[in-house]
Amino acid sequence: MIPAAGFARIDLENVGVVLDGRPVLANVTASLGAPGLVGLIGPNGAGKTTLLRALAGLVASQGRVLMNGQPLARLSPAERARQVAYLAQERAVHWPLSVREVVALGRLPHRGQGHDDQAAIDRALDETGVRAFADRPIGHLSGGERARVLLARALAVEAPVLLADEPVAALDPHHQLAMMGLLRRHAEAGALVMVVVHDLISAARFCHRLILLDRGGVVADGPPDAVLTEPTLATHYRVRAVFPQVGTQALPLAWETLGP
Ligand SMILES: Nc1ncnc2c1ncn2[C@@H]1O[C@H](COP(=O)(O)OP(=O)(O)OP(=O)(O)O)[C@@H](O)[C@H]1O
Repeated sequence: MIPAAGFARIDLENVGVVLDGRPVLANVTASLGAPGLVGLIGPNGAGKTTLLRALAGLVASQGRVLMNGQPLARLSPAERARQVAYLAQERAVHWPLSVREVVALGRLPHRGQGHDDQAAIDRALDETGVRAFADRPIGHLSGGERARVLLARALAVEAPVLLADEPVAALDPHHQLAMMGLLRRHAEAGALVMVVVHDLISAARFCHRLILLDRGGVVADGPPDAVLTEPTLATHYRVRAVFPQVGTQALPLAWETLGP
């Protein structure tokens, strides 16, 4: 768990991104603070990944991003990497590394800082439940196992801000619940955690706040019950909630975990 050092705060002021001459994000303004599990939702192509990449400094953006009142762009790359951890949507790993070595990459920004890197690596391995295969090559894992290892790498940074692009997309229901619960605990311990989530049931259940993007702009922002309204779902996702019946049995819309 990230040691609490006061809640992180990020302010976005008119953030925009142009890719290939096309504006894919425009006028994104939001103040993000505690309690901080923020779900970034929206249809395919809405700009969710682009927003996270802009916050991580991986794509040029207009406007201003302030972290605890200071422009993020003024931080050195090393300091920014210590302050903002990023889990990319892409899960392919081509390096011939063990699971432990991959997780240890999360500590690179801290090299020479005198921190207990091993303890942070062990914490991340334990929290994501991947310690049992810590010595296996990453390339030998299943997609869901690899996804948890990459989440462990991002957690091992122990940054005050964690940006995670679809961290639970490849996970079975049990691990989805466990990892969303873990991210929420991190947020409640003081981190600002921003997650891209397509599963709106998980988003509603775990996130303190949802920001709905569509066509590069924020179209709704607030607590889950204020954002996930029937008209909003219809307008921006073109869906509505149903309670499917199979024979006489109603299928659940949500799941409960039965143990660790
Ligand atoms: N390098 C690029 N050059 C031009 N356009 C791009 C580039 N990368 C992404 N886009 C476009 O920007 C828009 C936003 O993409 P982005 O990946 O941020 O969407 P997203 O909301 O994360 O979508 P998804 O839910 O499908 O992952 C899309 O229309 C996409 O085609």
